[in-house]
Amino acid sequence: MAPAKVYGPAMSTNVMRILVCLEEVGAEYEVVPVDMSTGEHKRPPHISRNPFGQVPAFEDGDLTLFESRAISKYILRKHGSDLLRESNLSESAMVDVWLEVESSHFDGAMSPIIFQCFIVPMFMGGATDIGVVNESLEKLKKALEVYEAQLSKSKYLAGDFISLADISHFPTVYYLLASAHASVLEAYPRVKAWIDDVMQRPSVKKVTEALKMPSA
Ligand SMILES: N[C@@H](CCC(=O)N[C@@H](CSO)C(=O)NCC(=O)O)C(=O)O
Repeated sequence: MAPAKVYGPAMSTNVMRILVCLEEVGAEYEVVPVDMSTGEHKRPPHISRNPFGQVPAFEDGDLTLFESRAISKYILRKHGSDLLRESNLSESAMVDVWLEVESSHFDGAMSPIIFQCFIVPMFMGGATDIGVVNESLEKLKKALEVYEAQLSKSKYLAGDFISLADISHFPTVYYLLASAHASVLEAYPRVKAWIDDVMQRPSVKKVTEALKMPSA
């Protein structure tokens, strides 16, 4: 079968989320760049792959998908990965809980920080709105309080097993660590240890090695 295709810039957090899952299962894949600076993501053919005109999109044979977390689950299920814990109903439910938490609470706080600290200055020639950054950092701290408490009960977010819920955080954590705001983690020692553990995974290292570290 031809390698799966991931459409979008490799440095996009939502593309990175898919790439790390493909690396986890050892699947062949091809990253097909999409030039967002020219609006390629808003036009055919990409718009037929992702009707919201966003990246990523994903093709595997006749199947075309969008939404990075759904794509991640597809990849892990196709390859029988235990990162979804689907042989245990309670464990898989906890994976779903913390994947939703990552999407709404963690990504929700981190996306404006990444946009203001990296996208605006690096690709839009603009200036970081520090008010937005500070407001988002407060939201992030509220989430980190919950994470710190959860990680006092188990080694990973969904339990004493690593799962997609943990690995799904890596892309935004990568940018937090590369930003001027990484010190926000100092107040959360269990979160820091958890991040160190996740960032050491060979799949994570493989994806980050392919990226140029953005300047903070
Ligand atoms: N929930 C979706 C989010 C996609 C997204 O925001 N993509 C951004 C690029 S950042 O990775 C995007 O396409 N932004 C341009 C736009 O929204 O117009 C997912 O997980 O795939």
